[in-house]
Amino acid sequence: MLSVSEARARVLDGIRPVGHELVPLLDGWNRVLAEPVAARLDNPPADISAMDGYAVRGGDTQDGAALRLVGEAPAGHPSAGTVGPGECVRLFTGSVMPDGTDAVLIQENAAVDGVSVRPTEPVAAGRHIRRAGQDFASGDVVVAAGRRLGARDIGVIAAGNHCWLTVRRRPRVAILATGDEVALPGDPIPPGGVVNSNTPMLASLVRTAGAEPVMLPAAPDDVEAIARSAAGALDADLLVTLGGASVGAYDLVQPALARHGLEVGFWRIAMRPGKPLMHGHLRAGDRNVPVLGLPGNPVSALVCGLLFLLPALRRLGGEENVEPELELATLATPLPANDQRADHLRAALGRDEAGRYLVSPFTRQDSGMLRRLAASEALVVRAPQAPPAAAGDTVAIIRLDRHGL
Ligand SMILES: Nc1nc2c(c(=O)[nH]1)N[C@H]1C(S)=C(S)[C@@H](COP(=O)(O)OP(=O)(O)OC[C@H]3O[C@@H](n4cnc5c(N)ncnc54)[C@H](O)[C@@H]3O)O[C@H]1N2
Ligand code: MOO
Repeated sequence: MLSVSEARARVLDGIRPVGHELVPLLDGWNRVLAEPVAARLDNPPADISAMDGYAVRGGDTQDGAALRLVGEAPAGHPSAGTVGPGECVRLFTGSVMPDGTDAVLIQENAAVDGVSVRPTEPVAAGRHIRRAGQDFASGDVVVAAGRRLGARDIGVIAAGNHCWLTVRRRPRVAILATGDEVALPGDPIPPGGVVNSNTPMLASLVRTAGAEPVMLPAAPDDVEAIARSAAGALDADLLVTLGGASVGAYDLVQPALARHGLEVGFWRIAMRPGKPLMHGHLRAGDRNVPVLGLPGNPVSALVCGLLFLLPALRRLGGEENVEPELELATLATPLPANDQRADHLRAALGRDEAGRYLVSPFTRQDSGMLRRLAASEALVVRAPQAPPAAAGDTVAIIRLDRHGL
């Protein structure tokens, strides 16, 4: 069976990023930049003062000299003309340095009497000046393409004087739940039925990646019905199916999708939970829609969503770094040796006295247990054939909140 990393590499291989659109800067948060943004000006635009005080010539401030105040240059009102020897100009944080001056005497160090300004200590040339372009120069790339924009990115792009952004459009992700037994929350539940928790859960996961979920009608365990619903995926950027992925007589997703030209890339991988994961492409005419078939067990669906769907969505959305981030933690309780499937144990996460992560895997790891999943803060990732681990050992974890889950 395929390993998790090989399987993910194959999923990502089959993904082409979606196209671009132009959005106002204020709508850019959490979108993925499609083109690098180059500054349209220097920042600061000129040498400016970093403090409130007086623009001086540093060499004039020795030995209790008295300087003559010749003007005022508030921020946004640069002074004209050149400041001569023995002269100074009143300025403020952000004021442009007047010609002829080379330092700022902060007002706390100035004894002022009318137009006489006496430095109480000397100021070295260059002091308290922010140089033109020291932050960035016109033409510098301030944010690279492929970055998901946070508040800081929006700030630097604004400072570079941009009000429109070219971002990836939001990928459209079709979600198709299958199973005679599933009913949406609030709907009548058939005898022996279960509430369809996977569709809302996976739709939310899709949203965390900045993509748009498109809910296809849930289909009973019937090839025709699944195929009819799946037709709605031919316009989407990716299809996620839920359930019907395993080997049971009613696991009909593959035969149903075959009606839309399904080419299976892989089916079943060496992981727990999530062994029956299926990957392929619908190929119909000029359509080529990647498909992830997630298992029906809710924990399996979520873990496969984290390990495969989120990276696929990020790649689809044009992001560069798409792999789930592994961190290190100290194990609070021992773990037995692992078998041949990479394991992902739901766990609580705390800190030890030194501030390092301390992780406590839950004793029961049934992949149908949603409350445990919701209470988990991390997954402990165990490699295939990992030997027994003792309390105090270091293990790899994936923090669920890091991924918006
Ligand atoms: N003989 C074998 N049986 C199973 C194997 C196997 O290798 N041999 N694999 C097991 C593993 S591992 C998993 S995971 C499940 C996956 O099964 P399916 O993807 O076919 O899922 P279903 O059978 O449709 O459902 C499994 C379980 O999840 C519930 N479910 C389904 N859809 C939803 C939904 N939308 N929301 C909430 N819960 C859902 C469903 O009622 C079942 O209880 O197969 C094992 N079996
Ligand atoms: O993915 Mo299954 O949950 O290993 O039981």
